[in-house]
Amino acid sequence: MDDVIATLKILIIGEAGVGKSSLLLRFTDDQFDPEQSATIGVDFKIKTVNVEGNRVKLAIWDTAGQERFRTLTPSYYRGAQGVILVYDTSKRTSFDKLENWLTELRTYCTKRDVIKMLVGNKIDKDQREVDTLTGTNFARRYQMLFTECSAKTCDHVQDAFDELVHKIIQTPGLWDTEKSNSGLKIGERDGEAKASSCYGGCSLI
Ligand SMILES: Nc1nc2c(ncn2[C@@H]2O[C@H](COP(=O)(O)OP(=O)(O)OP(=O)(O)O)[C@@H](O)[C@H]2O)c(=O)[nH]1
Repeated sequence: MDDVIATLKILIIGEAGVGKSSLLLRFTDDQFDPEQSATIGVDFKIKTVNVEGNRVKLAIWDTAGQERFRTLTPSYYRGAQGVILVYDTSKRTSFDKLENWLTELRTYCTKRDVIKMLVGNKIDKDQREVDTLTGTNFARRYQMLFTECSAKTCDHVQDAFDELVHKIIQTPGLWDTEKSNSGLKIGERDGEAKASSCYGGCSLI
C-alpha cells in the first residue's frame, strides 16, 4: 500500500446548527442523522484520501458552534492548514455571523496561508435566506473558496473537501515544511517521492 505523504489538519467552524457535524459524517461515513446532536467541545475524525495518486491523511476537527461548549479554542486552530467555514443557506443570521468567525480565525490560526473554504449548507431546504451570489461575493471578498451543498442529500459535500485538500497540497510551504524539501511533487509517482511523509505541520493539538 502507498505511504501517506502528508497529514493535514482541517477544521470545521460556524454557528450552532448549520450542519458542521452532519457535513463531517456525510464525508467520512456517507451518513446523515436528522437528529444530529449538538457538539460539545470538539469531535474528530480521520479519513485518508487520494490526491493525484498520493495518499493524504485528513484529521478533521468538528468544533462546537455553541459558545458555552467552546473551550480550548486556540488549540483547535493551532497548525490547521485548512478551514471550512459553514453557514446555513436557510438562515440569514448564520451568514451574518461569518465575520465573527473570520476574526476568531485570524486571532488563533498559526499558519498565515491557511486555506479557507466558505460552505453554504442545507440547499435541499425550500426556504432560502442567503442566495448564491451573496455567498460568492462574501467568499471573494475574503479570498475563500466557495461552494453550496447539502449534508442531507449529499450534494457537493465530497467536492468541497476535495477542492480544499487540493488547494492545500498545491500551496508550497503549507504542509511540506522546511524539512520536507525532498523534491516531492504531486503527480510524481515513483517510490522515492511517495516515501516522503508528514512533517511539522501535522500536529494534532
Ligand atoms: N435539511 C437539512 N438539514 C440538515 C443538513 N445538515 C444538517 N442538518 C440538520 O441540522 C441540524 C444541526 O446539524 P448539526 O450537524 O448538528 O449542526 P452543527 O453545526 O454541527 O451544530 P453544533 O454542533 O451545535 O455546532 C440537525 O438536525 C441536522 O440533521 C442539511 O444539509 N439539510
